[in-house]
Amino acid sequence: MRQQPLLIVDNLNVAVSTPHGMNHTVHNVNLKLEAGKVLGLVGESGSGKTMTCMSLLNLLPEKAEVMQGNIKFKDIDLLNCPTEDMRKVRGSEIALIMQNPMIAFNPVRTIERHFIETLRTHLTVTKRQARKIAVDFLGEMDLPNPESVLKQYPFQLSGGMLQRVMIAITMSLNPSVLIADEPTTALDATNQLQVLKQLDKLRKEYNTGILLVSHDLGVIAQLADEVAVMYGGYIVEQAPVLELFNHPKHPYTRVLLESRLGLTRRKMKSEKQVNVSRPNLIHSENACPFIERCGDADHTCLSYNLEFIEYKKDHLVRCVKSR
Ligand SMILES: Nc1ncnc2c1ncn2[C@@H]1O[C@H](COP(=O)(O)OP(=O)(O)OP(=O)(O)O)[C@@H](O)[C@H]1O
Repeated sequence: MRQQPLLIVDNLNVAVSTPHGMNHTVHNVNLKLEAGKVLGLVGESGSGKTMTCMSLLNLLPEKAEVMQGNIKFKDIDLLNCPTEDMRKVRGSEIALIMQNPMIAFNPVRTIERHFIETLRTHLTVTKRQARKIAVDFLGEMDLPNPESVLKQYPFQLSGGMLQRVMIAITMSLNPSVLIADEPTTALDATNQLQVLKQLDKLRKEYNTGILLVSHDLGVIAQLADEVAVMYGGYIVEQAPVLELFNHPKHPYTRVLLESRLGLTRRKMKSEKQVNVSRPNLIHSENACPFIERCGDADHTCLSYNLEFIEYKKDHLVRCVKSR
């Protein structure tokens, strides 16, 4: 039986102010995340993944703005939540880990200082209690010799170790939701596997709901229960992970899967061919966002109104050809 989602994103639209007007970067995004589940958000650079995540935390860049939509976490309306309440939600209820953990650490402070200060900002604990929690959580993340890790400075640890320290700090606050934005992109294969293993442990042992953002379907495949594929600011396909891998319906999802498998049958125009360096987000209002790069596109894709089609239960696709 399905449980009540922890996080519900309903019709999210985000735009960035540019000298030429508002550039709509996220369109009509709907997401649901349940406790203990992993929702994968996959798409190439510029597809709107980070903008979606930052909207959840009210951390959009200065020029970006939520134009429309609702974001509900438990019973809290996140888009209309007072700044002070949002500060409490951030970190202790909804936590974020990013691609490059080094950015999150102050290079002249030890891991111990980072850990203790973060814990004492959010929880009423003594230094000694905070230290004990730090040692326990570093151990939970399978970091060898937590006592010595605490004494290190960030630059003394490998990227993979630092990412696991970041996860340990984040999880010591016991958030209900973890947003992991490209958590393994900067890591080598061994460290990537370690970090994914730890994230899996979090959802199983702490019942954390994880929004896992990646441009790599391979990473998503290892952890996600459900996948949303983003292109040009739209979710173009959404389905349970096995269903998506076995029956991809959107041409972009197929390209992603085939490139992962090293197959090159499917036609997709390169960025150079369509003369854009990123997906063209400014397109005819009713056209499919993938039209310029899709090998299967024809005139029907121009007048498509971008509604989701329910291919089957829980499998939604935004492609007129999938009807
Ligand atoms: N600070 C910003 N100011 C203006 N436009 C931005 C800003 N950040 C992102 N954008 C634009 O918003 C769109 C979505 O970007 P976003 O960062 O969400 O994509 P992404 O899928 O997370 O890509 P990446 O993996 O490269 O971060 C892009 O077209 C990008 O150019």
